[in-house]
Amino acid sequence: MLSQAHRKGKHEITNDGTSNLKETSGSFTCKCDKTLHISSNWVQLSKGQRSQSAHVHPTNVFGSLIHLRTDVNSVTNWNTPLVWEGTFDPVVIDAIYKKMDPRVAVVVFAVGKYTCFLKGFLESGEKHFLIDFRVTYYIFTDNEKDVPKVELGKGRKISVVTVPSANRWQDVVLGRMKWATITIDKQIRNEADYLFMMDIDSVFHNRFGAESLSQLSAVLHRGNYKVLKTNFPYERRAKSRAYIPLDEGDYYYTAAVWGGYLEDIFIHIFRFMKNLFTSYLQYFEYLLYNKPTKVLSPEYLWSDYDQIPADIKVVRISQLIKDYKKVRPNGGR
Ligand SMILES: CC(=O)N[C@H]1[C@@H](OP(=O)(O)OP(=O)(O)OC[C@H]2O[C@@H](n3ccc(=O)[nH]c3=O)[C@H](O)[C@@H]2O)O[C@H](CO)[C@H](O)[C@@H]1O
Ligand SMILES: [Mn+2]
Repeated sequence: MLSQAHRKGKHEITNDGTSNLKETSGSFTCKCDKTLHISSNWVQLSKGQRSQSAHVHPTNVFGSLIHLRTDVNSVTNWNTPLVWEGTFDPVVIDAIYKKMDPRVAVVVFAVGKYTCFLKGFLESGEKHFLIDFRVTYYIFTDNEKDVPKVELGKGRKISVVTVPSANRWQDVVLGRMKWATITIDKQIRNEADYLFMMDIDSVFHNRFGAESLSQLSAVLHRGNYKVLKTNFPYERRAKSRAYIPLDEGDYYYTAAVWGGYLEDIFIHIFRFMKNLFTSYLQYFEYLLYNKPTKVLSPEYLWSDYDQIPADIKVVRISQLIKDYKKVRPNGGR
């Protein structure tokens, strides 16, 4: 059963359903000097692979399962994938991305007492995060000694980046963009194709795989994904720099997990917006006018503080409950 796009051949087949030029042209050039053709032949591959499993599910050109999940939207109103468990075939998706064998950088900060979160984050990441892909965790810390020795899978690395200590947690949270920009430019740009920025105070519980990769990926905030957009807690004062009019704004995203093509987000986000997240609201503004090419459901960042509702079939990462007074240098929130 071939869809319309299949019949038309490779030109409409993208590796992740984005409308990005690099991908719609059917090829993708990695910094690793390989040009990878994402063409209809992956359908062959996926057929072979899936025939080994007991359940064969029909998938569309994006590797999405066709008949499952009618309780959630699996596409945004600007036609990019909205990723939920049960809307993609993990085997197909992995096979598509494995062809380009991308190098993925994960940038995390562990300054001051936040080094206590490293072990849980890294150990669980090694069980669930982009397994069988090339991953480097860039750990920005003021305390290299406290970076735990964690057993890493093949092709996976840890790279420690030293940053100054901070007296105020605000300086770390806001300083992340500035410090990351310097090291991305100096080092990471030569070492990775995709980059994720993540909070460290969280643990992986289930697959967080290649379905998360795209030009610009953002995660729906668990607290607002069922809320009408007129009720999003955006800046509504018209005079504010971060003002978003009532009829605008697609989704309310979290700033604790996001990512994309390294070069692209370096040029558009890091290099020109070193202080993007000085205001969380500027992040929304950016995503409003530069729409994500992949939206990830709140499965991609849940929280141990919250009950798990019926539409969340899988929690992939969850934010830990923490004692803010204990872990932050100046306490408080
Ligand atoms: C899940 C979520 O909505 N996260 C947001 C929320 O997180 P949180 O309240 O969870 O913020 P947080 O304490 O996790 O701080 C964000 C991150 O900064 C780093 N860090 C922070 C303080 C410090 O002393 N040392 C250190 O390394 C660490 O990587 C941490 O994960 O609010 C923050 C600002 O208040 C940021 O907007 C976070 O993205
Ligand atoms: Mn956090």
